[in-house]
Amino acid sequence: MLGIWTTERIRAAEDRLLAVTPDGELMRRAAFGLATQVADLLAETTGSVSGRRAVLLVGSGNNGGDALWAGAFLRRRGVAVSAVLLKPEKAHAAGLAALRRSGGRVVSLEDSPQWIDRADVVVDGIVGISAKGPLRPDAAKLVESVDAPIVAVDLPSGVDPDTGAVDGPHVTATRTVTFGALKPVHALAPQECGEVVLVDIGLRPSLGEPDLRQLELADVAAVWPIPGPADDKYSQGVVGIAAGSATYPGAAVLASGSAVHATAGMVRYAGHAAEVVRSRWPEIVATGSVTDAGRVQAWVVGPGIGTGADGRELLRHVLGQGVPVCADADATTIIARDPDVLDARDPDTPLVLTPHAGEYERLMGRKPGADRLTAAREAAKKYNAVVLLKGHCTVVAAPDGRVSVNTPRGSWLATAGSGDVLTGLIGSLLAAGLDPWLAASAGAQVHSLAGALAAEGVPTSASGIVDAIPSALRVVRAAGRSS
Ligand SMILES: NC(=O)C1=CN([C@@H]2O[C@H](COP(=O)(O)OP(=O)(O)OC[C@H]3O[C@@H](n4cnc5c(N)ncnc54)[C@H](OP(=O)(O)O)[C@@H]3O)[C@@H](O)[C@H]2O)[C@@H](O)CC1
Ligand SMILES: Nc1ncnc2c1ncn2[C@@H]1O[C@H](COP(=O)(O)OP(=O)(O)O)[C@@H](O)[C@H]1O
Ligand SMILES: [K+]
Repeated sequence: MLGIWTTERIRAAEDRLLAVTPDGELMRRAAFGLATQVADLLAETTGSVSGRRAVLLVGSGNNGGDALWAGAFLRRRGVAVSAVLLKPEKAHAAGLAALRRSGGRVVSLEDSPQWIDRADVVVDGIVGISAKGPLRPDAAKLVESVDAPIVAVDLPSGVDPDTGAVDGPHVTATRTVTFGALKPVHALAPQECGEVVLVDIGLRPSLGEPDLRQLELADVAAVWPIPGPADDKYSQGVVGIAAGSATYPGAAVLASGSAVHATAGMVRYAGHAAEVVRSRWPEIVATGSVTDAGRVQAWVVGPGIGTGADGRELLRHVLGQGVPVCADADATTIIARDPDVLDARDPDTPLVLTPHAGEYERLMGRKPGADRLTAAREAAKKYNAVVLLKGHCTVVAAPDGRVSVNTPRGSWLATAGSGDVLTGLIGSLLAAGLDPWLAASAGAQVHSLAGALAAEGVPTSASGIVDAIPSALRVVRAAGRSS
């Protein structure tokens, strides 16, 4: 599992490390790693390093210092380096001196276009973890004129370090080279960061527990239920699906099919779409009502059940069964309108809520806003539930404070019915007894992987995502074996 730390925690850890490290040492470690990455990118994109041209965009803080020191290291490899100083009087003094000693050139803002136009690579050292807001106009103008690939120092300038939010001019990097530890921006703004490379500067022992986690495929493999010799269809957990209606059976078919593929256990369906579900998925035991569905170890409830009295009664019944519940779609809306429905639930029984932004607004009375981590955390606390906040990056928060982020593999999941597939995956994992935060986090990973495999570069459908779940699980299991 990858750990991610907020900038406040990073700064505190850096202070502890700086106190026991010779002056300038951390920056030189960071800059050396940065220079290596810039050289590698030059070699990849142009075929050589020596004789190529790099332009450094240098702001007034240590981020600019990293860029200047990296420029000095790049000079040793024969790169022609020019630095554009946004605030010459505030440029990092030692870094600037090092660049000058190495034969690097300092160019004025007015002269910068001719250097930027001829650059093979541009290094964004405008602002790092102390950034506030979007790029200022002078920096924005420079960045706008860049055609060459950009290597961002620590993070793409203009993108919020702790939320990944973009609210105006910003850098879009080909590669982001970060130091010591990953920050939230790296998981939450994948489009702007490009490839993220972490350079070790010795910070890890000073950091403590991460604020945020990102599951790797090997982590998913470690928790995904695989039947053993002693298992039978019941022992792996039976998931019940309460979804869909006679008029709208699609949600039922998708959530049920997803559950069929997720684990080897048994799937029950209860609702008005029983006929359609049975004919599409003959392995499912389908009945007309949750009251005669038989025993299950977890319920999926919500997609397509409607938000009227019937839907409410159905949700109340399911919540009162003493088994984990994944409440999605219409169930979320019912809970938002009438939170008393949750009284049917024993507070110790796991509940997973899976709102998209609109459902979140209903649940919380406000939009998730730019800070999606805080948004998910607050909803998890309010509802004493694991909250999976959907979006391009999916955030999963538990009431105990754990948060994970699922960085997307493209945007293929933005297709109708895709949420129903996710719910089926999470329900199966809950039935298998997984911790609900892990179930939601692992479910989101397999969902996005299945989406990418189904798409293979062209738009797909929710049915396509269901069909790709076995391929996604093969990739997951292979990652588990090779880790
Ligand atoms: N500490 C360490 O051990 C290590 C730190 N390291 C490095 O230090 C970086 C953090 O450096 P930092 O704290 O000096 O701040 P940083 O982000 O460079 O600049 C802040 C200044 O920028 C300005 N500014 C603000 N917003 C802006 C905007 N939107 N657009 C334009 N300008 C803006 C504002 O200054 P102003 O112009 O207002 O005077 C503000 O004061 C970190 O990311 C990493 O790269 C590594 O070397 C590893 C060791
Ligand atoms: N632009 C996007 N990039 C990546 N994933 C997305 C994007 N838009 C939506 N998704 C994902 O697709 C799913 C959509 O779910 P939902 O909004 O419930 O749709 P539906 O009700 O049609 O099933 C969620 O898992 C969400 O995170
Ligand atoms: K930067």
